[in-house]
Amino acid sequence: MQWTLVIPLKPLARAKSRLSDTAADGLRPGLALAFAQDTVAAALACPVVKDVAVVTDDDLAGRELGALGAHIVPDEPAGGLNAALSHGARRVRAARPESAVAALNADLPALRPLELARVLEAAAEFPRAFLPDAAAIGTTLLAARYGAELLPAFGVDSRARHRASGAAEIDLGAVDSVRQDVDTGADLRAALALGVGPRTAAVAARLLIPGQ
Ligand SMILES: Nc1nc2c(ncn2[C@@H]2O[C@H](COP(=O)(O)OP(=O)(O)OP(=O)(O)O)[C@@H](O)[C@H]2O)c(=O)[nH]1
Ligand SMILES: C=C(OP(=O)(O)O)C(=O)O
Repeated sequence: MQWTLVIPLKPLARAKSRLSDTAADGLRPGLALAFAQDTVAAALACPVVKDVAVVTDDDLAGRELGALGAHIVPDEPAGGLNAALSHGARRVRAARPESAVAALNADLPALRPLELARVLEAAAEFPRAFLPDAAAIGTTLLAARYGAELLPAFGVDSRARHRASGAAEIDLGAVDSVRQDVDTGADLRAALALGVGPRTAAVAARLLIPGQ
C-alpha cells in the first residue's frame, strides 16, 4: 500500500514556542523550518510514501518544502491543527478518493525513511491507526486507509483521544525516530542523540546545548 502524508506546519514565526529557553527568538523560526525540511525529506524518501502534502500558510516554508517535492496546501480553515489536517486530507481525497492518508507532525528531525515504512506497513492492517509520541502522551502519526476518515484529534493528551476514537495503537519496537517529536530542549537533545537530518544538524550547531 502506498500512502499520502499530510504534514501540518504553523507559521514559522509562531512555531516551537516551547523551545524558547533553548533557541532565541531569532533562531527559532529557522530551527522549526529545519525540522520540517528534515521531516519532509525523510518522508519523501520512504518507499511506501507516494507523496506529501504540507498544510501551511508560511510563504518561506511553502517555497522550501515545495522545492523538496511536497505539495503545498494553504491552511484555508485557519482553525488550528486538526482543522488543517482534515482540510489537507479532504484535498488529497478530492483528487484521489482511494488514497490512504496519514497525518505526520512536522517536528520529527530524526525521522528515518525505513522506520516510517515499518509504521505505515503496521497501520495498513487497520482502518485507522496511530503511533504514540516518545513521551507516550501525544501522537506523531495518525493513519486512515481507503474508506476510513482521518478524524484527527491531535493536541494535549491526544494518545488517549485517538485510542478512544477507535483507532488502533501501533505497538512496534525500534521506531524511535518516528516517535521523537521535538517540543522542548530535552526533546531536542534526545533527537540529536538519535541522529538528526542535515538541516537540523546545521542549525543545532549554532545553539549552545548542554550535554551536546
Ligand atoms: N497548518 C497548521 N499546522 C499547525 C497548527 N498548529 C500546529 N501545527 C503543526 O502541528 C504540529 C504539532 O504542533 P504543536 O507541537 O502543537 O506546535 P508547535 O508550533 O510545533 O510548538 P509550540 O509552539 O511549542 O506549541 C507541528 O507540525 C505544527 O507546526 C495550525 O494551526 N495550522
Ligand atoms: C499535537 C501534538 O503534539 P505536541 O506534543 O507536538 O503538541 C500531539 O501529540 O497530539
